[in-house]
Amino acid sequence: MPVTAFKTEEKYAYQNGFQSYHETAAIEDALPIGQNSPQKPPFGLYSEKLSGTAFTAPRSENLQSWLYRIIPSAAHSDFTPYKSHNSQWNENASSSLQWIPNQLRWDPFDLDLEVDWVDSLKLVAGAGSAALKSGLGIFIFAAGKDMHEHQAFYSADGDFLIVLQQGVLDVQTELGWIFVRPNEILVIPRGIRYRITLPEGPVRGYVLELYQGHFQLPELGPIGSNCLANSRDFQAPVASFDEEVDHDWTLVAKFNGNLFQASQRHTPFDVVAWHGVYYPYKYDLGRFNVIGSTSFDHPDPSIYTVLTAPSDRPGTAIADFVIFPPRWLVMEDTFRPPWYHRNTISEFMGLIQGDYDAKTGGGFKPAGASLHNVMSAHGPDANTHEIASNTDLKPTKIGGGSMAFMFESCLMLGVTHWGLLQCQKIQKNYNEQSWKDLKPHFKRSV
Ligand SMILES: O=C(O)Cc1cc(O)ccc1O
Ligand SMILES: [Fe+2]
Repeated sequence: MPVTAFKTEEKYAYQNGFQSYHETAAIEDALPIGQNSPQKPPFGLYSEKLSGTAFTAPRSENLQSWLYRIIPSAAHSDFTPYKSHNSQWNENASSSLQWIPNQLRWDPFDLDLEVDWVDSLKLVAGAGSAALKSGLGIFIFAAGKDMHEHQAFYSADGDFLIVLQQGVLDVQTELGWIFVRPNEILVIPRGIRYRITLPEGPVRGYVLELYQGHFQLPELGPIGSNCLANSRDFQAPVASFDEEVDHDWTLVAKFNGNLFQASQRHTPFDVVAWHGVYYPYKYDLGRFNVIGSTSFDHPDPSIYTVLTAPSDRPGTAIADFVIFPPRWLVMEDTFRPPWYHRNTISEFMGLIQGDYDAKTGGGFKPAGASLHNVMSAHGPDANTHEIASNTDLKPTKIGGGSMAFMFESCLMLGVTHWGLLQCQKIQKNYNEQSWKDLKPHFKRSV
């Protein structure tokens, strides 16, 4: 595939395409031509390879990038346990999980003005093990402070899919800058170092950390070659580097659920040029092209899948990221909201803004969450059932200004002590409030 090196002085320029091969150089001619590791790379840079898959992963799955930087990443001190303000860390997350079949719902998580990105992350639920590279973790974040001017963070545990609920994120990554606005998501693959500042104040949202594999676009099957999230709407940064050399930096690493820190006397943001397919990217959820039923019945929510991380079983995901954007409902003779159901897949939901059509009785609020675990029965609350089974079925636009989302997993999700107790957001009466008032309408004779 022919590629053109991208050169720009602009901080926020992007290259478009999902897992496209990108080349970018902040200084013209900084990329070696025709080879990856010349004896002397251009401008006295070092070549460094960043592998997101095994060297021998099939070509179709192989994700790696070549970085041309001022000092190799290896030049840092030994790691020691991270000195955090947040006692959540330095306890192995997966060991604190509890598995319970209750339907769970959380009130909006509080903003926290006192902490930065690193200290804001709270594991709420998860499955599997980062050490075994299997499963996922779900975090809530709420931060009010910039990361320290000379601090960078990376996770060795997995890819971060960041769903911003409030505020904006200014993210300096090794591979360039990304500015994340409301209703956008950001994916930062395993290992990539970054620093987050908050130019417009407090931020809040959700993170899915994928311990195994990487996100892909879902297959489109009979839908054809377009729709849902289109490849060209995924945006990767262009190379951008800081030249400052002689300063102490702290590098914070998340490694099997624990945080560590190391020091180095050079900036981690010194990548002058890079090429490859392993890079951070953002996507505006407003660009999702929604497909739906134009005849009758409520289709499976898989038609709203933005990204999927497959397991070894075809069609079964370790994690799906699914959204519920504003859309027209036109189905005839149909109970239009989601059906009542029990699912072998676990469903963690969040709300970025607005309302969610299955829960009109209140209680599912922006910045809140719910968890319907494997086979935990759920569906529209009594209020929604009452309205939807009696309403006049004219074409209706739902969700104007709304965006709910779901992290689905084939794995059973455990909930952390923080999620169940410490956050103090679990609604005591979720089950009763939603389904206790469902009345029998059964009549043997009509
Ligand atoms: O439970 C939920 O609210 C999520 C959901 C939505 C939908 O349209 C169909 C199934 C489903 O699990
Ligand atoms: Fe569901």
